[in-house]
Order: sequence, then structure tokens, then C-alpha cells
Amino acid sequence: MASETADEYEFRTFPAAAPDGRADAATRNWLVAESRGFHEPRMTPEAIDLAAVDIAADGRRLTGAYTTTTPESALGPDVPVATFAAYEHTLNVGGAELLPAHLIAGVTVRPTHRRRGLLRRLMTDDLTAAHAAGQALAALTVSEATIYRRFGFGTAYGLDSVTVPAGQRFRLTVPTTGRCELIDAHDLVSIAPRVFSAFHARTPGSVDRQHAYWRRSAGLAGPNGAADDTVRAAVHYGVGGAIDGFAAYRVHEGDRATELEVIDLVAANDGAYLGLWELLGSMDLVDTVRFDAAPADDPLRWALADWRAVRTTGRSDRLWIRLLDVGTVFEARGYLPDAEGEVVVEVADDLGFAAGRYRIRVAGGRASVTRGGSAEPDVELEAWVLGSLYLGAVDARTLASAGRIVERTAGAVGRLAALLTPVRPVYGVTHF
Ligand SMILES: CC(=O)SCCNC(=O)CCNC(=O)[C@H](O)C(C)(C)COP(=O)(O)OP(=O)(O)OC[C@H]1O[C@@H](n2cnc3c(N)ncnc32)[C@H](O)[C@@H]1OP(=O)(O)O
Repeated sequence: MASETADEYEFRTFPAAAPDGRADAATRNWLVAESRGFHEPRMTPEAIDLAAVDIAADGRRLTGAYTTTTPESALGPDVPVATFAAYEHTLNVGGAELLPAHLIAGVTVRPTHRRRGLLRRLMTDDLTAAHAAGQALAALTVSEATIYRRFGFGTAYGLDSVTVPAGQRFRLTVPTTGRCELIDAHDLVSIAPRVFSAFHARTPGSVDRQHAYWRRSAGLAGPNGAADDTVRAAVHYGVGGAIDGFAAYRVHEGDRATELEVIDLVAANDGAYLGLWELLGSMDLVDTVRFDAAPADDPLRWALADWRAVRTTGRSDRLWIRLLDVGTVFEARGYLPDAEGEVVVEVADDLGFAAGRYRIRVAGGRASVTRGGSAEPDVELEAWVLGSLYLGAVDARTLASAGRIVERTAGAVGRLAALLTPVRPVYGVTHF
């Protein structure tokens, strides 16, 4: 068996490109390798072109690791043995402005080349370049939760999978506003980006969506690029008549029960969220509604007569955050208007980017951060823990109870928890 170390591969970085709607050769080979890495079915040429158009529109930079030692019949030297993609989109951090975020996706290493340090090399090079280019925060969504802490990424929030009974047991005991209508799902391709953009502007934790989302939510591109005729859609109109929410869904008829699966649900305000749920929960011929991207503290539960009707069947981590410039990100973040105080935080970081001592002072809804200083730290933690704390979805006291924060000054963890209370509940509906 070949036994290259990470240093013996050739690394190439290039922009994803699809001139005239056709993937260029490097992008095509990269996509072929990525889909194999995720054990997906063979992509049709049409699916490759569609995917290339989408990732080129995202502005993704693709990196491949290539080997020249390809034995007879093995995949050729043009197909990378490892893939890695990065691009910049915005993250809502509850502040006045959306924060540019360095997003990482499509990380795969061919099974025959794994555990030789390829991921470590790709990740370290990429974060170093992003840091040098002035990026303050990196983020990803992950396949496995055991890989990325070592690179300084912490889980910033999770999402719930829920099932909700439709029909008699679905009874909202609060008034809803506006109204819903069914639409041709294909129309979501133009409606959904507008609604999402209002959601994104309002919701701490939201990451701007990649280009591929809209065709998928509209049923125009299912698995392997083909249209998916099972997708149906509804929209919510606010009191002024403008569309402020949408749901894409499909119905599965089982032998004993019929389930409505929510594929995508985005609401620009609370009225749209409850209004869409009212429609989904009241569909005839449906026994249960399933949604795999519900907020961890779902307002629906509190709006229904039966608190138990929302049954959590699972919880998955969604966004992982890695701080590259602690001062910039904490100064960009939003704070409650009455949050006031300061905490000196000592951060340990194997990769160095966030390492150091920081005084985070909050007043009047803003923070100022000074680095260094001779003050003794109030708390000590690792970089990934600070990534988890950053948006405020997890309480600092919970992480201290888990042994992830060392409190050096009595009361400092409670102070940190109060200062980092998010301006609105943290949530996001982007997987990348
Ligand atoms: C952002 C995303 O795209 S998430 C998707 C991640 N990709 C996948 O899950 C696809 C299937 N898996 C793979 O392609 C590969 O196994 C990868 C990408 C997870 C790992 O690639 P490798 O090149 O084997 O990793 P590499 O040898 O660089 O290991 C780096 C470190 O991560 C650890 N590691 C690697 N894979 C895993 C894993 N699945 N679980 C836990 N730890 C892991 C290694 O032990 C090593 O630890 P150390 O350096 O602290 O001793």
C-alpha cells in the first residue's frame, strides 16, 4: 500500500468555474472526488454542471490534493485524493452589521489516503491564509462531531428534529396573523431568497445560504440534479400582504400513517412562523408533521395547547465556529442594551490564532476588547470553547459545569453568561 505523508502530495487551489454552464475540468474532477468522499451516488454530467454553476456562484475556492503515484486502473492523477472548499458569506452575530465569515465545506479524503495528515494540512493552510487575509471568524457544518475541536471549532448551536401531530392535537391557543396560500413550488426559486434575506438580517446565528439552496427547496434539483416532483410549497402573507415566510414539504404515505416532511421552512418574523405551522398542522390526510431543523427552544411548543405535542426526536449540532480574531468578533457582536461589565479571558489555542489574554468590556450594547495587559484572567478556556460561547446559544455556566471553563475569579462565569446573552434566540437554517 502506498504510504505518502501529507507533504508528498501536490496541492492546487483554483476557483470553482462553470463557463457557459459547464464545469471546467478541474472543477468537474474535484466534484467527482467530493461526491465519492461523501459516499454519494455517481453524479451525472448534468448534475456536475449544475453543482459547478452553484459553487462558482458562491465564489468557492477549491483545493485538491493530487498524487502522481496512481497504479493501473486507479482513479487518474487529475482526480484529487482530498478535497477542501472555502468561501466567504455573512453570519448574523446580533450586531449592527452582518459579519463576514470564512466558510469551509466539501472536506473529504479518499479512504485509501486517510489518516496521513491530509485534513490537518489542508485545514491548517486554509486557516492560516484566512487569518492572514484578515478574516476574523471561520465556520463549518460537520459530518462527525469528533473531528474539528482540535482545529479550534466549537459547536455554536444545534437544531432539533421534531414530530408534531396534525389534526385534533394540533391546537394553537394564540391568535395568528396574516394568511397562507399554497403556491407552485417552482416559484420558490425567486420567492425564497427574498424571505431568507429578511430572516438572515433578523436572526443571530444565521449564515447566508449558498446558491444551491433555492433550486433544491423549489424541487427543481433533487438528488443528482433531476427535478423532484414530490416537493410542494406554501407561503405566508403578513398583515400588509407581503410574503414573509415559506415552507417546502413533501407528504409520505405510509401503511399506517401519513407524514408531512418539512423540507425547508423560513419565516421572517414570529407571525409567519406560527402561521405556517398552523397550515402544516391542519392539513387533512396527514397524521404527523416532521421537521429536522427546528429551533432548540421552539416557540411552537409554547403556542400550542398541548406542550407535549412537539416531540423532540433528536438534536444535531448545526454551526461550528472558530475565532481567528477575538477582538474583532466580540466587538462586532450584539449585546443586550443593559448588559454591563467586563471579564478577562485567557484563551489557549494550539493553532495560535486566538491565543492570548483579552479584556472584554461591555456597555451600552457594545463591547470593546483589549489584548494582553497584566490583569490576572477571570476565566480560562480553549479556543473551541470560546467559539461555542460566542453567539450566546450555550450558557457559560453550562460549559463551566462541563469542566470546559476554569473560573479564576469567583462569579466571573456568571458575569460572562450575563454579558453574552444574545439579543434574540440564536437559530439558523443553513447547512453547507
Ligand atoms: C466541513 C466538512 O466538510 S465536514 C465533512 C468531513 N468529511 C467526511 O466526513 C467524509 C469522510 N471522511 C473523510 O473524508 C476523512 O476521514 C476526514 C476528512 C474526516 C479526515 O481526513 P484525514 O486526512 O484522514 O485526517 P488527518 O489524517 O489529517 O487527521 C487529522 C486529525 O483528525 C483526526 N481525525 C480524522 N478523522 C477523524 C474522525 N472521523 N473522527 C475523529 N478524529 C478524526 C485524526 O486522528 C487526526 O488527529 P490528530 O492530528 O489530532 O492526531
